[in-house]
Amino acid sequence: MTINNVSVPPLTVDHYTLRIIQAEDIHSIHSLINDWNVVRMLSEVPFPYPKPLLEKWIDSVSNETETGQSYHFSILDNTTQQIVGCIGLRVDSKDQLGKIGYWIAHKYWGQQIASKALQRLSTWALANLNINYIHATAADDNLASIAVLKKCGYQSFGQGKEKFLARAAEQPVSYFLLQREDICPGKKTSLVPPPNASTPKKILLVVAAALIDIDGRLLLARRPEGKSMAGMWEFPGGKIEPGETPEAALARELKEEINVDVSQSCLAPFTFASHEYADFHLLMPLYVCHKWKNLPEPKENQQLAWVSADELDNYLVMEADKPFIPLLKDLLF
Ligand SMILES: Nc1nc2c([nH]c(=O)n2[C@H]2C[C@H](O)[C@@H](COP(=O)(O)OP(=O)(O)OP(=O)(O)O)O2)c(=O)[nH]1
Repeated sequence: MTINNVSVPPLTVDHYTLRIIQAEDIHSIHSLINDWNVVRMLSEVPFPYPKPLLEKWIDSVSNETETGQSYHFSILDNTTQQIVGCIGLRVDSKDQLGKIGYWIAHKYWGQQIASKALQRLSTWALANLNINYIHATAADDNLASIAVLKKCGYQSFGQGKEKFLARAAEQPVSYFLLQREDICPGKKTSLVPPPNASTPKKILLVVAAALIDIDGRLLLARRPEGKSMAGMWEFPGGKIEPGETPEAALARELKEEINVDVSQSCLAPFTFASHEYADFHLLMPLYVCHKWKNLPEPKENQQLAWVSADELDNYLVMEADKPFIPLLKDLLF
């Protein structure tokens, strides 16, 4: 399924699949959610939950899904094909923020389903949607949900009060936030080096290209799910292998990553990045290239975008690449 140019495959995790809610899910969802144990933890749901109201909600989120405003999934057990809960994310494009919520049917509690679904959707959303943070709210007496959020890397950042319809009262709540670099423990490309780092860092040699088309736009690639800093935009390229020249490495990477053939003589040195990440020091020449063969196509599941000079600021690029932006704007204008 493709929504707003974003492909939304069913997302699998362990023995479960997250797939976009469909109208026919209503009967299963209603029988599972219309339960005081579940509803009392959801701020916007009344109890009892009339089926027509749920039907209206499913209709409205289907419309929102078509426009990329929100993504609501049924969580299915792969063996039984039964729905066990729901998880959804609403996109606030202005603030590049996602708001996430979930519930699991009472009879499936204690099976880590919420953590698995939350981890899966959070990772997918940060890598594929136009958001940089995900926000979640949990009632303070919802200890299970708070534990799930913390387990998935969400950091608590404040407290407040919200009205819970089913309880007909305001409840104290805690707010949580997930940032991109919180999501991949052990694979961080942290933006900030650790304080007092005393041991010298390994120098990582990477080479990248600014491919510029005849309309004066340049090609950016989005780091796909599974890579460190997934969702950040970068210039196509990659690590230089031992014994390789930067030009040969770049020609190889462009072929492997986007199926583009470049002749090394068409690669003009432009500038370089020398940037300290938390666990390595990046040294990366950037070449400009106006001539190549083949239409760039994503070979590694990454999104590609042709970007004009005045659109460049809308793309969150890797920290090391930030100094390139004003130089490239000058080049493109
Ligand atoms: N290709 C490319 N890499 C960049 C850019 N800016 C930047 O910081 N990098 C970093 C990200 C990676 O740590 C490294 C490039 O490694 P790579 O593309 O060959 O390998 P990778 O992402 O699979 O590596 P990893 O970080 O997942 O281990 O350089 C850029 O504009 N283009």
